[in-house]
Amino acid sequence: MARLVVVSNRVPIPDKSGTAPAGGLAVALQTALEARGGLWLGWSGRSCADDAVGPLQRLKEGNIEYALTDLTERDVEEYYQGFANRVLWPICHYRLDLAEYGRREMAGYFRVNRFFANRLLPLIEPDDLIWIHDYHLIPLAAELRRQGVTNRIGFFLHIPWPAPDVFHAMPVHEEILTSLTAYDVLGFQTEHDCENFADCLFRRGLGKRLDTFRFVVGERAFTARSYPIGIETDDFAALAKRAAETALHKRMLQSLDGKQLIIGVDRLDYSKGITQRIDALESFLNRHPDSQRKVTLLQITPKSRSEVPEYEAMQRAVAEQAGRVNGALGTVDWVPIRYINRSLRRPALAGLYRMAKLALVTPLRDGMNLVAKEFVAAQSEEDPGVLLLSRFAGAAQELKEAVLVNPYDVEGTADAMARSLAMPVEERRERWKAMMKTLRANDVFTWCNTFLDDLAGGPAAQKARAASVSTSVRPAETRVQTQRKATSVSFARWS
Ligand SMILES: O=P(O)(O)OC[C@H]1O[C@H](O[C@H]2O[C@H](CO)[C@@H](O)[C@H](O)[C@H]2O)[C@H](O)[C@@H](O)[C@@H]1O
Ligand SMILES: O=c1ccn([C@@H]2O[C@H](COP(=O)(O)OP(=O)(O)O)[C@@H](O)[C@H]2O)c(=O)[nH]1
Repeated sequence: MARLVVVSNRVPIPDKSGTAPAGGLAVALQTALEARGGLWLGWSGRSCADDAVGPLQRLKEGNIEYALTDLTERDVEEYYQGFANRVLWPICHYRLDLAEYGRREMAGYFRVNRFFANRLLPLIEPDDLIWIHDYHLIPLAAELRRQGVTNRIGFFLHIPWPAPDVFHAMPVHEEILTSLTAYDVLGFQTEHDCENFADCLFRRGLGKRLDTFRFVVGERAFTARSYPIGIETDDFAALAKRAAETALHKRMLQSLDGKQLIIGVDRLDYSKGITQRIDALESFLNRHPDSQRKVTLLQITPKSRSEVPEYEAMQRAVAEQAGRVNGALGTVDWVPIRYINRSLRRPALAGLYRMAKLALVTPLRDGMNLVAKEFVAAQSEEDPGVLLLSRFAGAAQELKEAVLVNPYDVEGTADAMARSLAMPVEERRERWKAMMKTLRANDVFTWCNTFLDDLAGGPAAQKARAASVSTSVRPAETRVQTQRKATSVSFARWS
């Protein structure tokens, strides 16, 4: 088996400090890499002066060998806080109003990608499969190709790919698009993202489609398709079951004193729709006064990207909003919202999901949203809670049996909360069973195996698979599910 080399900006550094990994990319990749083994190169999370970047920090933990690099303060400012998180992130999440494009940040982004290529180059062996992750590192393969790397290189985008009218508003969109053609396989979270990407190419007159998944641009041919990311479904379910016995779980139950728990778990990010969610909760409580004192929202919201001005502003806005609602509706012995900015470890989170009657997962846009999947996996079979899910989360493409809402419709979301809390147990069980089936069929191992199989397979294998799928004339949704079933049976789970 070829060695796997993964590159991502964020790496959950094995420092044993006990803090939770930051975000879904780190959680999912760690699970997948622990099973398969390989090398993982990324940012150490530290920044230093221009002349103080030392050698790579090398660590080995179980199956994973880590190679971590520091970045300079200027790098972090221009590449991570600047172009990645003030241009690509808002644009891919349809927030053109928040995009702050600047040439300095754009140049920093391409410079740091060149730097990552230089750090990776001496570590690459001829048969390695190279898998690069997310919007921070789009130009990395083009840099590696420029330096003569001929290995198979794949890219997975964890965030949405927007429609052409939005994407083309970014001044360097053509460079970003053509950088992607240096990869052999491009993965997106949903079929919709992949189609948006294809539309962006064609609208710019770049290349053509050879068949369902094969594209050609100039001299480069590549595969592009959706690979929805999953969780370790059964392990997470077992974790949640065990958590019911812990002291934290018992304390939490006691503090609820019979009230129903509603849960929200999100990085403090404007894409997550937290302010709209709190508005919806307030509207629900005002229109259903009998529910006041009977429910509590636990909103777990670790701070994120605090140096980026839009995130800093958001931290103030959400704290004020939660305080205002608690002030207006709370009583001496009840507050509607318990708002915390700490990050919780996964076992604690799993137990809280299981205790909750309702989860509010209401992003305005989200690549996937693993919290939605984890909440479902954590439920008890006899008395499962309800998932209220934004139709603009990638997860909504798979979890059709959730209560789907438009998070911009505050009153509609409030009505859906009332419906969900009153839902009969038979209906909750039916919805839950259907969602669990989906989560088991497409877990994090299927995601990873399917992508790597395409990456390792070479053009002929991919073409054969694409041809066998494209012969069936079906609506897009059914076509993707059928094809996934057909391929997943032949993939051995790593262990
Ligand atoms: O690394 P940070 O800047 O601290 O941000 C955390 C991660 O946020 C994003 O996560 C995405 O990946 C998830 C897993 O595929 C997906 O479920 C979610 O919808 C995405 O938002 C970001 O894409 C990662 O690069 C960050 O590490
Ligand atoms: O206090 C927390 C909050 C979140 N998470 C994890 O962070 C991930 C968030 O991933 P998601 O895809 O929902 O969103 P992202 O933050 O990546 O945009 C999930 O696996 C959560 O379990 C965690 O471990 N502790």
